[in-house]
Amino acid sequence: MNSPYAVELDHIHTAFGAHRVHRDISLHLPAGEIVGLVGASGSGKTTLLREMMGLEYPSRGHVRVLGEEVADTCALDCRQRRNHIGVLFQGGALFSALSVFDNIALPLRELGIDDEGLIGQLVCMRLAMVGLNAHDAMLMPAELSGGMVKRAALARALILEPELLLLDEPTSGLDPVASEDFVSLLRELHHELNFTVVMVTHDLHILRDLCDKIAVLADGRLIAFAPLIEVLKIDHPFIGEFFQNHRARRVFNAMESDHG
Ligand SMILES: Nc1ncnc2c1ncn2[C@@H]1O[C@H](COP(=O)(O)OP(=O)(O)OP(=O)(O)O)[C@@H](O)[C@H]1O
Repeated sequence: MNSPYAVELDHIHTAFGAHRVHRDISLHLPAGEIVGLVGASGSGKTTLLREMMGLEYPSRGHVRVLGEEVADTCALDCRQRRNHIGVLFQGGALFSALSVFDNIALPLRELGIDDEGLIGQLVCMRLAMVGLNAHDAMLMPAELSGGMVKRAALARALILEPELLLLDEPTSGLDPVASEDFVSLLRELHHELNFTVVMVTHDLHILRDLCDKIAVLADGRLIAFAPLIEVLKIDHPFIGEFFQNHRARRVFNAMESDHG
């Protein structure tokens, strides 16, 4: 990649029929950072992630991912680019008919790799990275706890060593302990592998503890893109509602006093 930015969005407008979701969004995400994407329900967060993956196209504007224009590439380039993007969407989205092992191995097999010894080695490495063992690998998704589903889905998202990881509500449905474990795991893996992360999340602890910057969508526009401490100072009704309610104040107070 020859750009300092993992994702570049320039003047994105997205409409579904008469429904305008994005109105002139420009956002450049530096490579190697963890960015949290926040906004009210229906503000177009998931659609923005889908546009980064090339699964959806904006009505106007440019999306560049890992230095390449998304709309301009042919199907083959698009598939090649997707090999550099790891994705973990809500619910983990493991294939229920495949074991954990086969779910994690799937992107390798889809690439045409048929050396089962190599596949076994790569899957075992990723299993160990996310804290799962050989016994877990033989289980079916229905036999896993919520935290294990997320770990298995993360292992699959990382199997091709992506430069960019897109996560949609990665801790939704997890209890606080499993959620904290998942956040620690993500922090360690990010430190080790240095990928860029774009993550839709409402989880205040993730925003506080993990994200380098927060991008906030409201009224179809990007109203903030800054470290959390700066976002908290912005005077906007959505920021007031989301970041300055009782619960949020308890989570963020310690941080604000640390920064004076
Ligand atoms: N393929 C589609 N066709 C029509 N409308 C769509 C389509 N995809 C998304 N939308 C609409 O676009 C808007 C934004 O959807 P999106 O899922 O991106 O929002 P979101 O911010 O991720 O919401 P949530 O936090 O509830 O998941 C919603 O009103 C949704 O109904």
